[in-house]
Amino acid sequence: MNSDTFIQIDHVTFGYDASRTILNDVSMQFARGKVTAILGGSGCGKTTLLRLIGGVYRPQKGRVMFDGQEVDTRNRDQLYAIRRRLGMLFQFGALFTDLSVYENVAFPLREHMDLSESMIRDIVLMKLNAVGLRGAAQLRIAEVSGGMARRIALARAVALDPEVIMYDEPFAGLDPISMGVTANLIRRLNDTTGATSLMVSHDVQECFAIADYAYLMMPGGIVVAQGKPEELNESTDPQVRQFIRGEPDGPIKFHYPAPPFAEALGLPQ
Ligand SMILES: Nc1ncnc2c1ncn2[C@@H]1O[C@H](COP(=O)(O)OP(=O)(O)OP(=O)(O)O)[C@@H](O)[C@H]1O
Repeated sequence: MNSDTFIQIDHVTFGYDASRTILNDVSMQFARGKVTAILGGSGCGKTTLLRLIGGVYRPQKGRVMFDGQEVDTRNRDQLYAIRRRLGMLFQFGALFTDLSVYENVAFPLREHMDLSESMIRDIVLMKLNAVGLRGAAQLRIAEVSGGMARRIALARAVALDPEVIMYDEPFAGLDPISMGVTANLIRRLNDTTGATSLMVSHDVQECFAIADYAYLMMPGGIVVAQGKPEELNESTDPQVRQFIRGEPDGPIKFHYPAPPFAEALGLPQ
């Protein structure tokens, strides 16, 4: 393993049950201090991969290495220590709607640390300042826009200064301006904190604008391409080109495998 590798996925095969393989011999490396994107269409196992890194599930084959240690789902102390080093931005933010912006960011600090109110206040305002929302601290979550909510979730994800930040679909449901703002923030937070960032997404261009490296996954949980964004942009592989350009026609099929329509309708064929 390269010493610059913070997280390594080493020939991982995983299924939630024996009937279906979700990840199929997946190998990836996430470099320290870099932003890596995991791209792929819906259902190809991207979120599952994040769950394996967080030790929620164990691979049936292969292993997940976190800073040189194999993630062992049976070792509770190790898992707690790893999760303490991980910040996670969930799909759609998952903020506490009954708490203020300030209290949402303060929440992990109150849960995991024993800090005075004035320390909490300093950290919360610093994190909110980093996402440009210090002035919104006292608003209720119901009063903020979708783009602001994502930034608040980002401030909360970095409240404990994690070494690794995992973003699950950070651009989902955002308008183009909020997408750009969020992308720049992810890059900036990565660079100012020195964290290692992983983003799972199907928004190719947003990811390419800020990622140092990207993996492309396809249905069946396989990695079909990897490289720097500029390398992937120049790929001549038809699957890669179709995904990157969002073209409807190509080797990636729109339809989930099904018998002929006529047969399903009971029509003569
Ligand atoms: N807890 C679970 N139990 C059983 N099957 C699951 C579970 N979670 C996800 N799956 C299945 O695993 C497959 C991969 O899901 P996953 O969420 O990892 O994909 P994804 O690439 O993140 O997709 P999306 O972008 O739509 O979230 C899907 O077919 C999903 O139905």
